[in-house]
Amino acid sequence: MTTTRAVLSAGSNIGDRLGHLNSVVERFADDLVAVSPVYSTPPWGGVEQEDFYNITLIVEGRRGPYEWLTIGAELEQAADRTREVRWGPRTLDVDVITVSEGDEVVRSDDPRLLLPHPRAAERAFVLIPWLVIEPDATLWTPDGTQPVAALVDRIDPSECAGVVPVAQLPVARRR
Ligand SMILES: Nc1ncnc2c1ncn2[C@@H]1O[C@H](COP(=O)(O)OP(=O)(O)OP(=O)(O)O)[C@@H](O)[C@H]1O
Ligand SMILES: Nc1nc2c(c(=O)[nH]1)N=C(CO)CN2
Repeated sequence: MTTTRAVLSAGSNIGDRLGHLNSVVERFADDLVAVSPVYSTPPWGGVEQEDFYNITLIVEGRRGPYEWLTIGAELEQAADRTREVRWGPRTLDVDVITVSEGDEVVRSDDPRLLLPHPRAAERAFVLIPWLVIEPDATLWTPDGTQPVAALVDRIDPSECAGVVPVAQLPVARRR
């Protein structure tokens, strides 16, 4: 099995938000390269709902791209995630933002796992926490590979202003 590095985004706006995000950090403890602080973030996508708590994390391990997705789905199920409204409230959502194998960025058009995540480039709740843990991060987009910092600069400043650090999860990093 090859080693891949993945950037994941986890969000929660129902129930014990910190607890749900902590379950993600704990599950990936052996693979953790970095985890952002927890940010309070305004809901993206136009559905009226509570603010989210979000983290972005970088993980690395002998896992293929689909394994990162599968573990994320297991964590969502463990958090009793239900899916009523698209982009609506959820106990836990784990998105795979980008996966790389060495210097190669994995591209996938499989609807089960679109890579890089097609909406990551316009989401302050993904990009701002990501920048904190990887200031030089770049993201492949259909318009070319962009510095994440430049993508943040293109997002509505009022959306960015709502992305506020609120906590730091205890990291039992075992690497
Ligand atoms: N990069 C990806 N990360 C996570 N899920 C993905 C990805 N690409 C495709 N999917 C698929 O999307 C399906 C629906 O995901 P979900 O309903 O959580 O969408 P969402 O997270 O609410 O919205 P968005 O996709 O805009 O973040 C999942 O079952 C998964 O198979
Ligand atoms: N702030 C914020 N907004 C969202 C989020 C999220 O994690 N945080 N997840 C969504 C579906 O992936 C849609 N909207």
